[in-house]
Amino acid sequence: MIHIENLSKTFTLHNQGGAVIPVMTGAHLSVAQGECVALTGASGAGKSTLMRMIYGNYLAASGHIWVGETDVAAADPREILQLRRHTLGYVSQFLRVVPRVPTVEVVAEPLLAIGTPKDKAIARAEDLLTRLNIPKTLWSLSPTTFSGGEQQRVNIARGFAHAYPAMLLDEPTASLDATNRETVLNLIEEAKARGAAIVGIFHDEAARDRVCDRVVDVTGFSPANAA
Ligand SMILES: Nc1ncnc2c1ncn2[C@@H]1O[C@H](COP(=O)(O)OP(=O)(O)OP(=O)(O)O)[C@@H](O)[C@H]1O
Repeated sequence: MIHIENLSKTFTLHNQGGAVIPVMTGAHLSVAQGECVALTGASGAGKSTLMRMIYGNYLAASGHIWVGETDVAAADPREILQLRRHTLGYVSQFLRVVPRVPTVEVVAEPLLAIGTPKDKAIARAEDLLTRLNIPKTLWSLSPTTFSGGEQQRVNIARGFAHAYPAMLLDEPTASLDATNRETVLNLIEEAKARGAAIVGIFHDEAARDRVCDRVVDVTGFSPANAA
Protein backbone atom coordinates (compact mmCIF):
# COMPACT_ATOMS: atom_id res chain seq x y z
CA MET A 1 0.00 0.00 0.00
CA ILE A 2 2.90 2.36 0.82
CA HIS A 3 5.96 1.78 -1.29
CA ILE A 4 9.04 4.02 -1.15
CA GLU A 5 11.77 3.58 -3.75
CA ASN A 6 15.20 5.17 -3.84
CA LEU A 7 14.03 8.30 -2.07
CA SER A 8 16.38 11.21 -1.45
CA LYS A 9 15.93 14.52 0.31
CA THR A 10 18.01 17.67 0.60
CA PHE A 11 17.21 20.89 2.42
CA THR A 12 18.35 24.18 0.93
CA LEU A 13 18.92 26.82 3.58
CA HIS A 14 18.07 30.03 1.71
CA ASN A 15 18.81 32.18 4.74
CA GLN A 16 22.29 30.65 5.09
CA GLY A 17 23.83 31.33 1.70
CA GLY A 18 21.79 28.62 -0.02
CA ALA A 19 23.65 25.81 1.78
CA VAL A 20 22.38 22.41 0.62
CA ILE A 21 22.09 19.75 3.34
CA PRO A 22 21.54 16.15 2.22
CA VAL A 23 19.43 14.37 4.89
CA MET A 24 18.35 11.18 3.15
CA THR A 25 19.49 9.08 0.26
CA GLY A 26 18.35 5.81 -1.32
CA ALA A 27 15.53 5.20 1.17
CA HIS A 28 13.37 2.12 0.60
CA LEU A 29 10.29 1.09 2.56
CA SER A 30 7.26 -1.08 1.83
CA VAL A 31 4.23 -1.30 4.07
CA ALA A 32 1.55 -3.84 3.24
CA GLN A 33 -2.16 -3.60 4.01
CA GLY A 34 -2.77 -4.45 7.65
CA GLU A 35 0.85 -3.82 8.58
CA CYS A 36 2.23 -1.23 11.01
CA VAL A 37 5.84 -0.10 10.69
CA ALA A 38 7.59 2.04 13.31
CA LEU A 39 10.27 4.49 12.25
CA THR A 40 13.15 4.64 14.70
CA GLY A 41 16.53 6.34 14.89
CA ALA A 42 18.12 8.97 17.11
CA SER A 43 16.82 12.51 17.28
CA GLY A 44 17.62 14.21 13.97
CA ALA A 45 17.90 10.92 12.07
CA GLY A 46 15.03 11.89 9.77
CA LYS A 47 11.85 10.21 11.08
CA SER A 48 9.68 13.33 10.85
CA THR A 49 11.20 14.29 7.52
CA LEU A 50 10.24 10.92 6.05
CA MET A 51 6.70 11.16 7.43
CA ARG A 52 6.31 14.69 6.00
CA MET A 53 7.55 13.49 2.63
CA ILE A 54 5.01 10.63 2.57
CA TYR A 55 2.26 13.13 3.41
CA GLY A 56 3.44 15.47 0.66
CA ASN A 57 4.50 18.33 2.93
CA TYR A 58 8.18 18.06 1.94
CA LEU A 59 9.28 17.63 -1.66
CA ALA A 60 11.53 14.73 -2.53
CA ALA A 61 14.81 15.44 -4.34
CA SER A 62 14.41 12.15 -6.22
CA GLY A 63 12.71 8.76 -5.95
CA HIS A 64 9.13 7.57 -5.57
CA ILE A 65 6.59 7.47 -2.76
CA TRP A 66 3.70 5.30 -3.84
CA VAL A 67 0.59 5.48 -1.67
CA GLY A 68 -1.86 3.25 -3.46
CA GLU A 69 -1.85 4.42 -7.08
CA THR A 70 -0.41 7.89 -6.36
CA ASP A 71 3.28 8.76 -6.45
CA VAL A 72 3.42 11.55 -3.86
CA ALA A 73 6.91 12.50 -5.06
CA ALA A 74 5.48 13.41 -8.49
CA ALA A 75 1.86 14.33 -7.70
CA ASP A 76 0.44 17.82 -8.19
CA PRO A 77 -1.21 19.61 -5.23
CA ARG A 78 -4.73 18.67 -6.39
CA GLU A 79 -3.82 14.97 -6.45
CA ILE A 80 -2.26 15.27 -2.99
CA LEU A 81 -5.45 16.84 -1.60
CA GLN A 82 -7.49 13.99 -3.11
CA LEU A 83 -5.10 11.44 -1.63
CA ARG A 84 -5.35 13.05 1.82
CA ARG A 85 -9.11 13.17 1.65
CA HIS A 86 -9.71 9.56 0.65
CA THR A 87 -6.62 7.44 1.18
CA LEU A 88 -3.95 8.84 3.49
CA GLY A 89 -4.67 9.98 7.05
CA TYR A 90 -2.22 11.76 9.35
CA VAL A 91 -2.59 11.89 13.10
CA SER A 92 -0.23 14.64 14.19
CA GLN A 93 0.44 15.48 17.82
CA PHE A 94 -1.50 18.72 17.79
CA LEU A 95 -4.99 19.76 16.80
CA ARG A 96 -5.31 22.56 14.26
CA VAL A 97 -8.87 23.72 13.79
CA VAL A 98 -10.95 26.53 12.43
CA PRO A 99 -12.31 28.50 15.43
CA ARG A 100 -15.97 28.21 16.42
CA VAL A 101 -16.62 24.79 14.82
CA PRO A 102 -18.16 22.42 17.40
CA THR A 103 -16.00 19.47 18.45
CA VAL A 104 -18.40 16.87 17.08
CA GLU A 105 -18.19 18.51 13.65
CA VAL A 106 -14.40 18.79 13.83
CA VAL A 107 -14.31 15.01 14.30
CA ALA A 108 -16.99 14.26 11.68
CA GLU A 109 -15.48 16.61 9.07
CA PRO A 110 -13.21 14.07 7.28
CA LEU A 111 -16.26 11.84 6.77
CA LEU A 112 -18.49 14.72 5.61
CA ALA A 113 -15.75 15.77 3.16
CA ILE A 114 -16.02 12.44 1.33
CA GLY A 115 -19.82 12.53 1.18
CA THR A 116 -20.78 10.39 4.18
CA PRO A 117 -24.39 11.12 5.20
CA LYS A 118 -24.43 13.59 8.11
CA ASP A 119 -26.21 11.31 10.60
CA LYS A 120 -23.71 8.52 9.97
CA ALA A 121 -20.71 10.87 10.23
CA ILE A 122 -21.98 12.41 13.47
CA ALA A 123 -22.73 8.96 14.95
CA ARG A 124 -19.15 7.85 14.22
CA ALA A 125 -17.79 11.09 15.73
CA GLU A 126 -19.90 10.64 18.87
CA ASP A 127 -18.75 7.04 19.23
CA LEU A 128 -15.08 8.08 19.00
CA LEU A 129 -15.52 11.02 21.40
CA THR A 130 -17.17 8.66 23.89
CA ARG A 131 -14.39 6.08 23.55
CA LEU A 132 -11.78 8.80 24.07
CA ASN A 133 -13.56 10.13 27.18
CA ILE A 134 -14.41 13.59 25.91
CA PRO A 135 -17.40 14.60 28.10
CA LYS A 136 -20.66 15.02 26.22
CA THR A 137 -21.00 18.56 27.58
CA LEU A 138 -18.00 19.56 25.43
CA TRP A 139 -19.17 18.10 22.11
CA SER A 140 -21.07 21.22 21.02
CA LEU A 141 -18.21 23.59 21.94
CA SER A 142 -15.18 24.50 19.86
CA PRO A 143 -12.09 22.59 21.03
CA THR A 144 -9.95 25.77 20.87
CA THR A 145 -10.34 26.30 24.64
CA PHE A 146 -9.89 22.62 25.61
CA SER A 147 -6.95 21.38 27.66
CA GLY A 148 -3.89 20.04 25.83
CA GLY A 149 -4.87 16.45 26.53
CA GLU A 150 -8.48 16.99 25.44
CA GLN A 151 -7.32 18.59 22.20
CA GLN A 152 -4.97 15.68 21.57
CA ARG A 153 -7.85 13.21 22.01
CA VAL A 154 -10.15 15.23 19.72
CA ASN A 155 -7.34 15.17 17.16
CA ILE A 156 -7.06 11.38 17.46
CA ALA A 157 -10.83 10.96 17.12
CA ARG A 158 -10.75 13.09 13.96
CA GLY A 159 -7.77 11.13 12.58
CA PHE A 160 -9.55 7.80 13.03
CA ALA A 161 -13.02 8.91 11.88
CA HIS A 162 -12.53 7.85 8.27
CA ALA A 163 -11.25 4.33 7.51
CA TYR A 164 -8.18 5.50 5.56
CA PRO A 165 -6.37 2.71 3.68
CA ALA A 166 -3.05 4.28 4.76
CA MET A 167 -2.20 6.19 7.94
CA LEU A 168 0.71 8.15 9.39
CA LEU A 169 0.85 8.38 13.18
CA ASP A 170 3.15 10.83 14.94
CA GLU A 171 3.48 9.73 18.57
CA PRO A 172 -0.22 8.90 18.91
CA THR A 173 0.02 7.85 22.57
CA ALA A 174 2.34 10.61 23.80
CA SER A 175 1.16 12.13 27.10
CA LEU A 176 -2.10 10.15 27.29
CA ASP A 177 -3.24 8.53 30.54
CA ALA A 178 -3.38 4.72 30.68
CA THR A 179 -7.08 4.43 29.80
CA ASN A 180 -6.95 6.69 26.77
CA ARG A 181 -3.64 5.17 25.67
CA GLU A 182 -5.35 1.77 25.67
CA THR A 183 -8.20 3.17 23.55
CA VAL A 184 -5.73 4.57 21.00
CA LEU A 185 -3.90 1.24 20.81
CA ASN A 186 -7.26 -0.45 20.20
CA LEU A 187 -8.05 2.05 17.43
CA ILE A 188 -4.70 1.26 15.79
CA GLU A 189 -5.37 -2.48 16.07
CA GLU A 190 -8.83 -2.01 14.56
CA ALA A 191 -7.35 0.01 11.67
CA LYS A 192 -4.84 -2.77 11.00
CA ALA A 193 -7.56 -5.41 11.17
CA ARG A 194 -9.54 -3.62 8.45
CA GLY A 195 -6.41 -3.51 6.28
CA ALA A 196 -4.84 -0.09 6.88
CA ALA A 197 -1.12 0.26 6.16
CA ILE A 198 0.40 2.33 8.97
CA VAL A 199 3.71 4.14 9.43
CA GLY A 200 4.35 5.71 12.81
CA ILE A 201 6.79 7.31 15.20
CA PHE A 202 6.37 5.79 18.67
CA HIS A 203 8.62 6.89 21.50
CA ASP A 204 6.36 4.76 23.74
CA GLU A 205 8.25 1.48 23.35
CA ALA A 206 5.58 -0.74 24.90
CA ALA A 207 3.01 0.72 22.48
CA ARG A 208 5.38 0.20 19.58
CA ASP A 209 6.03 -3.43 20.55
CA ARG A 210 2.33 -4.11 20.82
CA VAL A 211 0.99 -2.62 17.57
CA CYS A 212 3.97 -2.56 15.20
CA ASP A 213 4.95 -5.55 13.08
CA ARG A 214 8.36 -4.15 12.13
CA VAL A 215 10.79 -1.42 13.02
CA VAL A 216 12.75 0.51 10.37
CA ASP A 217 15.73 2.56 11.57
CA VAL A 218 15.93 5.61 9.33
CA THR A 219 19.62 6.01 10.26
CA GLY A 220 20.20 3.55 7.42
CA PHE A 221 18.86 6.16 4.98
CA SER A 222 21.29 8.89 6.05
CA PRO A 223 23.79 10.00 3.40
CA ALA A 224 26.64 9.44 5.89
CA ASN A 225 25.78 5.74 6.15
CA ALA A 226 25.10 5.28 2.46
CA ALA A 227 28.48 6.72 1.42
N1 LIG B 1 12.70 22.33 7.32
C1 LIG B 1 13.98 21.96 7.49
N2 LIG B 1 15.00 22.71 7.04
C2 LIG B 1 16.29 22.33 7.22
N3 LIG B 1 16.66 21.20 7.84
C3 LIG B 1 15.69 20.40 8.30
C4 LIG B 1 14.29 20.73 8.17
N4 LIG B 1 13.56 19.74 8.74
C5 LIG B 1 14.45 18.84 9.22
N5 LIG B 1 15.73 19.22 8.95
C6 LIG B 1 16.95 18.50 9.29
O1 LIG B 1 16.81 17.15 8.85
C7 LIG B 1 17.35 16.26 9.82
C8 LIG B 1 16.26 15.25 10.24
O2 LIG B 1 15.29 15.91 11.07
P1 LIG B 1 13.95 15.21 11.57
O3 LIG B 1 13.12 16.24 12.25
O4 LIG B 1 13.36 14.47 10.44
O5 LIG B 1 14.53 14.16 12.63
P2 LIG B 1 13.74 13.20 13.63
O6 LIG B 1 14.38 11.85 13.47
O7 LIG B 1 12.29 13.28 13.39
O8 LIG B 1 14.13 13.82 15.04
P3 LIG B 1 13.29 13.93 16.45
O9 LIG B 1 13.24 12.53 16.99
O10 LIG B 1 14.17 14.82 17.27
O11 LIG B 1 11.96 14.53 16.13
C9 LIG B 1 17.87 17.09 10.97
O12 LIG B 1 19.26 17.23 10.79
C10 LIG B 1 17.17 18.42 10.80
O13 LIG B 1 17.96 19.48 11.24
